Amino acid sequence: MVKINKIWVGPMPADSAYIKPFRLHYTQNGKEKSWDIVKVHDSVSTIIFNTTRNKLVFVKQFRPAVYHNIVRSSGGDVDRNIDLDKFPITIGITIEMCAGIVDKSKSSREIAREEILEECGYDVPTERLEEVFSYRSDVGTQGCKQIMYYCEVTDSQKTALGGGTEDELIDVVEYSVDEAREMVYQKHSINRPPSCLLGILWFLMNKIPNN
Ligand SMILES: O=c1ccn([C@@H]2O[C@H](COP(=O)(O)OP(=O)(O)O[C@H]3O[C@H](CO)[C@@H](O)[C@H](O)[C@H]3O)[C@@H](O)[C@H]2O)c(=O)[nH]1
Repeated sequence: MVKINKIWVGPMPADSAYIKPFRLHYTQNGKEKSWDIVKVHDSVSTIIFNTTRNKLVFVKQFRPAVYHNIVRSSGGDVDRNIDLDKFPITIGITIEMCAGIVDKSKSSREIAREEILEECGYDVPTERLEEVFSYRSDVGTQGCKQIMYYCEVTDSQKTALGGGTEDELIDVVEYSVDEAREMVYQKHSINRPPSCLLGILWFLMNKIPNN
């Protein structure tokens, strides 16, 4: 899946298209305070359920930030070329709901529709997206918003392979309802963001009767 053979750290350019760090100042009870913040894009995420085969659809991908974090917390030297024999790429692979950043002037629903097609290969009309809820991610440093949708798909709507844009290396994986439930209770063995666990739990509570 992943074709990565060299990893190293460099300085953050001031004009990053993805993140902007800054310091916010304010007065609290007459005392000056400050908070260091990272401005990032809002995003959308979709719980996809294939009703032809009763499977939840997820994406697996290499996440550089997760990889770096695991290497660093395992005592690896992240300031020079990371030793890929000691820290294989697979430790940075996550399982997630299909998601995307809101970085163009399109509705969140339209961006979610595009991501479902791009990453998972299902062509669904926006009306089929049910808004589940929204939440704020990483409230200590970012506070950005993610809207979560739910979408049922069928095999006949699978018009492309998925896998993301040419810059992305994404694998589409399907879990049965029981496998997804088990994933929620696995403690440390799988990298996943909170939104993935939240999405599965919402699905189990709202779409599986007598769960
Ligand atoms: O430093 C960066 C950051 C992003 N990208 C590219 O930007 C695109 C972003 O991908 P997209 O699918 O739009 O978003 P995700 O990376 O999947 O992230 C979304 O989904 C995650 C899982 O829910 C959330 O944690 C994030 O906040 C949310 O933006 C991809 O092509 C990346 O390759 C870069 O090249 N460099």
